[in-house]
Amino acid sequence: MNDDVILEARNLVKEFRTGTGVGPRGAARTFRAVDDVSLELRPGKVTALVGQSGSGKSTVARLMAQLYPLTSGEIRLDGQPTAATRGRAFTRYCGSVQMILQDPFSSLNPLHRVSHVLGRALRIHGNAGADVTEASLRLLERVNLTPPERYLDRFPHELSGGERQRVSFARALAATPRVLLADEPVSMLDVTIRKEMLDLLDRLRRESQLAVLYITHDLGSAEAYSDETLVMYRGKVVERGSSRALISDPQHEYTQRLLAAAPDPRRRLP
Ligand SMILES: Nc1ncnc2c1ncn2[C@@H]1O[C@H](COP(=O)(O)OP(=O)(O)OP(=O)(O)O)[C@@H](O)[C@H]1O
Repeated sequence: MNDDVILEARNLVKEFRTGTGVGPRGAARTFRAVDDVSLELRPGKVTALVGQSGSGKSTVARLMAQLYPLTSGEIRLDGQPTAATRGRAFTRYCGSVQMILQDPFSSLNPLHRVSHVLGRALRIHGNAGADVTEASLRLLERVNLTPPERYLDRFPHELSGGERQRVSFARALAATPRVLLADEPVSMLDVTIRKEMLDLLDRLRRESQLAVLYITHDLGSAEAYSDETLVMYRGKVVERGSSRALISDPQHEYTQRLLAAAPDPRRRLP
């Protein structure tokens, strides 16, 4: 392993049980959603994970966020094997590794104001300092929600989709993480603001030297915003390489098909 790797996934395997186990049609089976996936995340670098729906991308992110137990394989943080799915160990892990989900509506509790969302995250991770309101305002500024005072008292339904996703980013930053696992962070947003949001993510990455896993269906944005791209097919990584080289000259037949199916894979986002 290279010294600068923050988070490493080694030979991850995840099997889900399917079937009810009841009756002849409900025979219990296992389904291998992730099959021997390895990847490394480094500070200031973005790794894109692409592949068609159901190929296992989100499951990889959830495994790396320790939201699911592994069937086999290993997650290493700073070179140390880690299995922290609950309690204080999990909170500590989340202090380093944060996840951003696709749907900012369902990831924010509709009953809580922005001040509560950010204040709670800051306190949990010991980053509230002497003045939690001041710390929350600074987070809102970092994600371009300005003037920040205007947003503190809002509920999620009083924000646009883009503003909600910015609050999700701010909540993730409240932990001062070193790794961001971004699972299709812009796919639910209006196309007109996707580039703005990806530029924001890019700025945050640069400012904090974040290691980013960027899951997307959009090969154009993988090429524009990531250093390395991994292509998943039926739970396996079938091709990996520098994003530019992989998208301009795909070697694996599946990557070629994926590119051919994209409306215009070389297009930059509007
Ligand atoms: N909790 C679960 N129980 C059973 N099967 C699951 C579970 N979660 C995911 N799967 C299955 O694992 C496979 C991979 O799902 P996953 O969500 O990782 O794919 P994905 O590549 O992220 O897809 P999408 O791009 O549509 O989000 C799918 O066939 C899915 O049905």
